[in-house]
Amino acid sequence: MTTSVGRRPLEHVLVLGGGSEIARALLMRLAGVSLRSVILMGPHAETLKRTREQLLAAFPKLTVVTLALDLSELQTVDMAVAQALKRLEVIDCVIMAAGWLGAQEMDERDPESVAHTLTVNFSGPAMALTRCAERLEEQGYGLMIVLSSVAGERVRRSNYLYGAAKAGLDGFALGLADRVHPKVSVMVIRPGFVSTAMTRSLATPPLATTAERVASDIIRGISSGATIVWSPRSMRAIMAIYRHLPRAIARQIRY
Ligand SMILES: CC(=O)CC(=O)SCCNC(=O)CCNC(=O)[C@H](O)C(C)(C)COP(=O)(O)OP(=O)(O)OC[C@H]1O[C@@H](n2cnc3c(N)ncnc32)[C@H](O)[C@@H]1OP(=O)(O)O
Repeated sequence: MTTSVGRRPLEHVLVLGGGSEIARALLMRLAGVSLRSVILMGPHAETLKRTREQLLAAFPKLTVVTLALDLSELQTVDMAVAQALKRLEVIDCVIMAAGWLGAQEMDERDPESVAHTLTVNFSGPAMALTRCAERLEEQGYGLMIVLSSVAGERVRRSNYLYGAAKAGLDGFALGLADRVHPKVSVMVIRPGFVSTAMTRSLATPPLATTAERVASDIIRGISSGATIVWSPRSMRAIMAIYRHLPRAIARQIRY
């Protein structure tokens, strides 16, 4: 397995949304191959600590730093990310794994909650990625891994707040990929339903996947230099059909 950008192995990594289970699974995989130091950023000290402890228990030689980041506080995002970037002499990879599903049925009637979902999943990540892109461009290389979602491929009634934000993030990341190419790479990950803390209160649909499976698909994407990674792979074909369903039919599908 190769985990490198060009000839450089992924040794020094910044994770935005360091409490994410998907990010944790990916870091465990990278630590087994090339990872040497990681900065975990997120709003919950407890989950950052849990990820740090899990990584160090398995890989005691790793350097793991945790820092606060709240993507819903837009006026603090740029400063927090810029300060984190200053701590790393070299940065091989940025992982954007922050997100918030919320409770659609309640949130959709409350403008503040609508703004929160859009901010945490779209505006905050877009700001943070913009600062990271500048740093990687200056450096002349690097990889940004952006956790998008199939929810953004065709926005559905049942989670249109989260889905609209992910559609925005996905488009933003692909535009950024074209801007920074070929020096810097951006890889957009589109997982289907992943059984993690985020979806624990929801019924598990067919084709649900796990954080570990998504991590494996991301590693596959890194090895092949992919720009878009579907997880599981079959989601690509499923979404190609679903995306083109006439609205009257799509409305009947209660998912
Ligand atoms: C009803 C339905 O329609 C059901 C569905 O479709 S589900 C949606 C489809 N599937 C997906 O979206 C799967 C892919 N998941 C994602 O892309 C998520 O948006 C993801 C990028 C956050 C990763 O998901 P995850 O690893 O499962 O999330 P989870 O373990 O809950 O971690 C989310 C992390 O985001 C970060 N985060 C949350 N709010 C944040 C904020 N305000 N600022 C910064 N970071 C924040 C935190 O680090 C958080 O972890 P903790 O809460 O444990 O601290």
